[in-house]
Amino acid sequence: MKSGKPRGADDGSGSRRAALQLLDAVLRRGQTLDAAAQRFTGPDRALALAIAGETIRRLREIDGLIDSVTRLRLADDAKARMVLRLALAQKLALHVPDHAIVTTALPLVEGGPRRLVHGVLGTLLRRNPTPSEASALPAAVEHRWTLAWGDQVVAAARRAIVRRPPLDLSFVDPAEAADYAAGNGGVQLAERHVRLSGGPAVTDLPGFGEGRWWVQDLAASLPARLIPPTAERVLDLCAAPGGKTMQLAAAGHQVTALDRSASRLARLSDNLARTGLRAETVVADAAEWNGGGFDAILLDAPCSATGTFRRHPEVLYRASPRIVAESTELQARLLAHAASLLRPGGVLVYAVCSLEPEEGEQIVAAQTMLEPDPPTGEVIPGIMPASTGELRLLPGTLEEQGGLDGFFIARLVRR
Ligand SMILES: C[S@@+](CC[C@H](N)C(=O)[O-])C[C@H]1O[C@@H](n2cnc3c(N)ncnc32)[C@H](O)[C@@H]1O
Repeated sequence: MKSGKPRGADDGSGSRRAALQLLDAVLRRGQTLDAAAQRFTGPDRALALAIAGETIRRLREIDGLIDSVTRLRLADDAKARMVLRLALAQKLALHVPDHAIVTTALPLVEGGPRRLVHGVLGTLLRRNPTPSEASALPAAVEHRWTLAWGDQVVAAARRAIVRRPPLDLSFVDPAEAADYAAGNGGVQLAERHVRLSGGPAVTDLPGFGEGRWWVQDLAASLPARLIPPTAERVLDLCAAPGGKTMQLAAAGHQVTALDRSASRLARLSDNLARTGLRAETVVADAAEWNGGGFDAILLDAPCSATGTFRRHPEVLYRASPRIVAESTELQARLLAHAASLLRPGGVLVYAVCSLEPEEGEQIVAAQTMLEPDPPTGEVIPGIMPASTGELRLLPGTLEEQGGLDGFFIARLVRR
C-alpha cells in the first residue's frame, strides 16, 4: 500500500485478524466476546471488538446479503463467509470506506478463497447496501420467543439488537440525579437513575472518579426497588459485581453480599470502595450457606442472560436449550435454599436477566415455600407489576425512551 507508513505500522489488518478470531470464538466455541477479547491488549482490541460485535448484531441481515450473490450457499463456518461477514459489518455499521474494507479483508483469505471473497465483496459493495432498522435473531431464538411472547415482541427485539443501548447510571445520592441529567444531556427516568445516550468513556464521565454513581441498566435496578424500605438485614445472594448491593446499601439497608466467586467479590469490594458504600461480603455457595433470619433477600440468580442481548448480542448464539436447562436446575435449588434463610414474614425478590420463561415464571410457579407479595403501584414510571407481583420486562418495554434489558422479577413472602 502507498500509505507512506513504515513497514509494520498498523494497516488495519491486525484488528481484522483479531475480529476474525473473536467471531470464531463466539460462533464456533460458544465464548463471550469479553472473554475471547481478553487475549488482545493492544490498540487493535477496541476496533476488533466493534467489528465482531456489529457482525453478531446483524448476522442474519449480513448472511442474507451474502446468500443473495453466491451461487452455492457457503457453509456457516466457511472462512470465506466469516471474512465476508466482518467486511459487511464494517460497511453497514461502522462507516469504513469500501477500499479499506477490501484491502483489509483480502489478506485474511490469502492462499485460500481470495477470488471468491473479492468477487462477492466487490458485487455487494457496488450495490451500496444500507443498514436496516431491524435484523433477525438466531432462528432458534425467534422460534422460542414467538411461542413465549408473540410476534410483536420478536419484532421489537429485532429492532433492539441493531440499536446501541443507552448508558444508565445509578446514583449514590438520589438528590444529585436531576442536576446531573440536566448538565450532561441525560434524562431521569426513575429515582436515583440517569440515562445518557452516548458520550465519552465511562471512566471519563463527570463523577466516576468521585464514586457518585455506577453503571446499571434501568431494568437491573428494579429488583432492589422491590425490597421493602423497612427491611433492616438484607441478604444479596449472587451479588457480584455489586450493582444491586450498592443500591441496597445506598438505600440504607444493612447488607450481606454473598457470591461464590472470590474474584468477582473483589470487584464488588472495589465498587463499594469507589462509591463509599458499605456491605459485609461472604464468599460461599448460595445453595449451601447457612446464616439465616434475614428480613429480606434479593436473589439475582445466574441465568442464560438472554435479556442482555442489546449489550451482549452473542448471548443469543450461546443460550442453547442445554444451557437454559442447566440454569433452571440451579435456580430452583437456589430459590428453595434462599427461602429457608428468611425470617417468617420476610420478603424475597427473585430476579433473572433472562427472556426464557423456564428461568423466570416457571421457577417461581414450581416453588412451594413462598407466596406472592404483589407491590402496589408503579415500580418506576411506566412499569407496573402484574397482580401476581411479577414483573416481566420484554423487548419493546419503554422503547421510545431507549428500552430496557429483558428481566423477570417476582416479589414473594415467607408466611
Ligand atoms: C447475574 S450475576 C449477579 C449480578 C449482581 N447481582 C449485580 O447486580 O451486580 C450472577 C452471579 O452469581 C454468582 N453465582 C453463580 N452461582 C452461584 C452460587 N451457587 N452461589 C453463589 N453465587 C453464585 C456468579 O459468580 C455471579 O457473580
